[in-house]
Amino acid sequence: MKRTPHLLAIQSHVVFGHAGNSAAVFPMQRVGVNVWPLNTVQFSNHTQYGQWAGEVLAPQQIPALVEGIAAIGELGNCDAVLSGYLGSAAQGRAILTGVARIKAINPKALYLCDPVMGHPEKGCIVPQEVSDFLLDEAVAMADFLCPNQLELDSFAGRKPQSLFDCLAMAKALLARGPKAVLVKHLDYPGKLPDGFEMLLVTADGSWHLRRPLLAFPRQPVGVGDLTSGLFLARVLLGDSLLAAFEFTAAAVHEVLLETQACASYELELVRAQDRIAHPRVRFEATPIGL
Ligand SMILES: Nc1ncnc2c1ncn2[C@@H]1O[C@H](COP(=O)(O)OP(=O)(O)O)[C@@H](O)[C@H]1O
Ligand SMILES: Cc1ncc(COP(=O)(O)O)c(C=O)c1O
Ligand SMILES: [Mg+2]
Repeated sequence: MKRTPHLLAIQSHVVFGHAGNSAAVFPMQRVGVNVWPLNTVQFSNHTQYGQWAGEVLAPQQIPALVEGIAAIGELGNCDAVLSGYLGSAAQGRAILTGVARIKAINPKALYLCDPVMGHPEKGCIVPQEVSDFLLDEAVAMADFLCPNQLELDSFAGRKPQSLFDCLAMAKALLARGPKAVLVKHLDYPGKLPDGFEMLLVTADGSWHLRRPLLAFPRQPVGVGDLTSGLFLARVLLGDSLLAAFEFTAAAVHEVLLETQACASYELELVRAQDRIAHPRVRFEATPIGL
């Protein structure tokens, strides 16, 4: 029997609604991965409501919890670490130490960094020191990096002029450490208005994927967290990077269709659970080169 993969997921928890681990844990479990959720913050709700209660958890919790898992002899079973929304740069550094600790026991373990940097206009609030940490320190340790366009722009220090420019910006990141870069949301001059586009860039090739852009009165949050979580889960389940990319696009689209049909602001993950596991839609990524 094939072993069920184990994934340590270090990101935000919201009590109400879906962002961070509250967006990614259930879908990753639903596709067949054992998830170890470790929360960086515990907020009442995601920050795009403009107000929230709760707190950033102490960075010492991360090594303490990792050591607790080591003490029961289970740390070597960790196949991958995912990091997302962070409450402080100190938490980020504790995660990198944890990743090094896990890789020392299990050299095959993977680290996916979703560099959540915030988006003040959208209301996604992240401390500046976290963005600096992601730009300067996290990228070198990450096997996979999953920026959105704004985050890709921050890594490149500029905005793209075209799709091929986005490709060049993502490819340049491969030289800084990651084996693959998944750009979860592209935006560039000349982009067709009716599509939602993503890129996967690896040493073996690059692919572009387009799916329909759905209309929402208010953009749902947690889509990026869902995307990076499902991508890593499918890689752990044995998919190629390309297959994981295409699966993720389809499963996320199914969630958005369900969310749109319910006229909901929060992602309808529970209602969409069968569609996540077995997407009915399929999007083919096309090879793209410079
Ligand atoms: N198919 C789609 N149609 C419409 N909006 C989408 C679709 N897929 C994703 N979105 C929205 O696109 C935005 C992507 O946000 P962005 O900031 O680029 O990435 P992230 O989700 O990582 O923060 C989100 O607001 C999400 O709700
Ligand atoms: C607490 C929290 N976690 C995570 C996120 C990231 O969400 P997304 O997947 O939309 O990037 C946000 C965005 O506002 C947030 O407030
Ligand atoms: Mg994001």
